[in-house]
Amino acid sequence: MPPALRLTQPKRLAVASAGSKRGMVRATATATSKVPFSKFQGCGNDFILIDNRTTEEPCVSPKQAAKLCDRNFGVGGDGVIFALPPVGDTEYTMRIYNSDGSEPEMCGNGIRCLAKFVSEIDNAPPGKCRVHTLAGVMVPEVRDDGLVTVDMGEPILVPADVPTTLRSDNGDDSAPAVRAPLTLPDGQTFAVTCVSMGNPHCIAFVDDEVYNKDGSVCFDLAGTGPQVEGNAAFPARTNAEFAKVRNRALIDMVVYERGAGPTLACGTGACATVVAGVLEGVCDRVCDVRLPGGTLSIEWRESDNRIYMTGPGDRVFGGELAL
Ligand SMILES: N[C@H](CCC[C@H](N)C(=O)O)C(=O)O
Repeated sequence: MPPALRLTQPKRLAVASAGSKRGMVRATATATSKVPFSKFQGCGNDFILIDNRTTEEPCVSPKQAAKLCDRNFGVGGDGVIFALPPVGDTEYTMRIYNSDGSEPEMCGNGIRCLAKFVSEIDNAPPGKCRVHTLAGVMVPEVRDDGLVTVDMGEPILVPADVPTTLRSDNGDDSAPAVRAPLTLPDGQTFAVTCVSMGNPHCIAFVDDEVYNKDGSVCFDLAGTGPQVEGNAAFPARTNAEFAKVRNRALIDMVVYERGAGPTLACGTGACATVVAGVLEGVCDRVCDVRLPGGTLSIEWRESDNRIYMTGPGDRVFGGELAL
């Protein structure tokens, strides 16, 4: 349930699109600071982006972020993403709050959007930059064709580091949890593979179609997703991916995201799904992942063990938050 914006609150969020008074929650909103933002989306995974590079801490609290993500009382989005000052040998830092206000380590669709956002602000030519994240340094490259390729680093496969209590059946605690049995509260059982891209993912390959012919999702994300996301097998909760292999170079995937619920795409989830598919022997290291919001091209490069993700990151509109 979205947080109710009680009208008695001394400070309320008001959102006015640039140059207009529309969108104010109430004329009496007591705005104390105006924060420019841009709305971006990557394969339909949408975010509120803020250039926060002049101060060390995000200018929006997790609680405010949750309200801003509300699609009726706020801007609407799957998360709020900040560009913050650099750390070490990076150009800037990315931090993100999910739409429930929780802070994940990394966001694949989000870093593509942020790279485009910052390059637009800085009027930078296409090229690579080094971005500090809670999951380590990521390297997005804004390309001439407008797509963004991101070096997402190496997958994390030791179960305790995902983290998950699930284990492979060979008794080796350091071995990846591949096709580990997971029984849900409603009795459904899945064979899941657990992969971290800095954030945790639980991937289940399913036999049934996950999409209808019209592209709408037919997998029961609302019923099954929360039982995985909040499962005791995942101490930090998890993103839950349900995937149908089309062929060794194409996987259909739907996702129930940690801290955001069903989204149209998940970049780290697409990377984790290809890693899981390679570990299960059902796809090649170069594989497209087709999500409800679009398709991402993934490569788990054998030569350096790193994962490369290519996809869009596009601006939708700009505005000003009155916080
Ligand atoms: N909800 C995710 C973070 C956003 C990941 C997703 N939007 C992506 O594109 O990778 C988590 O809590 O781990």
